[in-house]
Amino acid sequence: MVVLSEPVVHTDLASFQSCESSSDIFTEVPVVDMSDAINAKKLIVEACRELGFFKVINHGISPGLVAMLESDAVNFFALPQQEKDRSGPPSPFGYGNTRIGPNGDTGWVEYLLLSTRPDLMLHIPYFPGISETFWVVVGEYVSAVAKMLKGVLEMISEELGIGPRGCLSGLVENEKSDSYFRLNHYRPCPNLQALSGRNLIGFGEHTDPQIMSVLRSCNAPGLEICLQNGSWVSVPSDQTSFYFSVGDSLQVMTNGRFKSVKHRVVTNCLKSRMSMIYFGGPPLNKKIVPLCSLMEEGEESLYEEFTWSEYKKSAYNSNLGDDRLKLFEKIK
Ligand SMILES: C=C1C[C@]23C[C@@]1(O)CC[C@H]2[C@@]12CC[C@H](O)[C@@](C)(C(=O)O1)[C@H]2[C@@H]3C(=O)O
Ligand SMILES: O=C(O)CCC(=O)C(=O)O
Ligand SMILES: [Fe+2]
Repeated sequence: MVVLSEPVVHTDLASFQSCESSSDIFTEVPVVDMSDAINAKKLIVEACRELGFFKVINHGISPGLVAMLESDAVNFFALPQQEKDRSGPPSPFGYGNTRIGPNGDTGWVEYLLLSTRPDLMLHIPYFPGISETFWVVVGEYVSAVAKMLKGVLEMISEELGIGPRGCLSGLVENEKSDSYFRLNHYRPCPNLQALSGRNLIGFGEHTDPQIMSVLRSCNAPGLEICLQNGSWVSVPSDQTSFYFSVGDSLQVMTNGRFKSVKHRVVTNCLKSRMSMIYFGGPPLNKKIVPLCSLMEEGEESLYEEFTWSEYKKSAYNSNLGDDRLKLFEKIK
């Protein structure tokens, strides 16, 4: 279990968004058992169409590797604030505290955002208090999770009968793949809960711009997803599994058959929470267009053509909760 003993920071809590702590626990997250490949394929595609979200078990990723990474992250986040600040502010990579992105979004979260591109991975100017093996552990974790994501994308292609082989999975295996890795730490906030009975928003509602994201969190709740009927539900925590979510790029590549899932994190007032997320993104110059082999005769793309680099640029000009795909929808 993660124990972070840093005292609650005395910030002006009124400047953070809060919400009632009453979301229903969602007991129907689709569970994909990777040891049952035939059913897994079907379940993944069904989940991507209906929810844009599912949980993977029997994934084969070493719990020891996850524990090592978590322990390094715990040590980093437990450093004095001044020390951590020397690894930030993020631009976009590095250490960030309560500010998310470049356009004024805030959340009750501190984080480390890293690129997984070999040429960018170590480009954080100053990184104190982290074990010498941190980059090795991050590298191993990211390769393991990227491999798992590649497997899931191959299963999607097979189930949808789309080709050529690697048309989806190849995008995240290429060393030019513009994937990110993020460690988030949500501090507890007991004084707010006691005063108002409300919870702070740790990470405001948004969709992820990439192809798919793979999330693992410690055993503390907080992640919520938005169902297609617009209601928010709380995802039960499970530190041994991985949660996959469809990103905007996969929504476009499937011409809207899969929906990117809106999600947010509501802080748990008494317990700290840590999450590690791999955002599988394509190479910068990749055109994000519907896969030809998926399109029916006469079907037209719902979106204007754009490259991943163009979409990312536009995303970084947006606020967290904006509907980023809207700008690229074809006017009907
Ligand atoms: C407010 C922002 C943070 C973000 C870039 C953006 O301008 C809009 C998208 C945000 C997001 C959400 C998913 C990932 O956490 C993230 C790394 C990404 O690729 O898009 C973040 C961006 C960020 O924190 O830099
Ligand atoms: O920390 C989490 O559980 C989710 C955070 C998230 O959605 C993100 O970093 O994009
Ligand atoms: Fe996200």
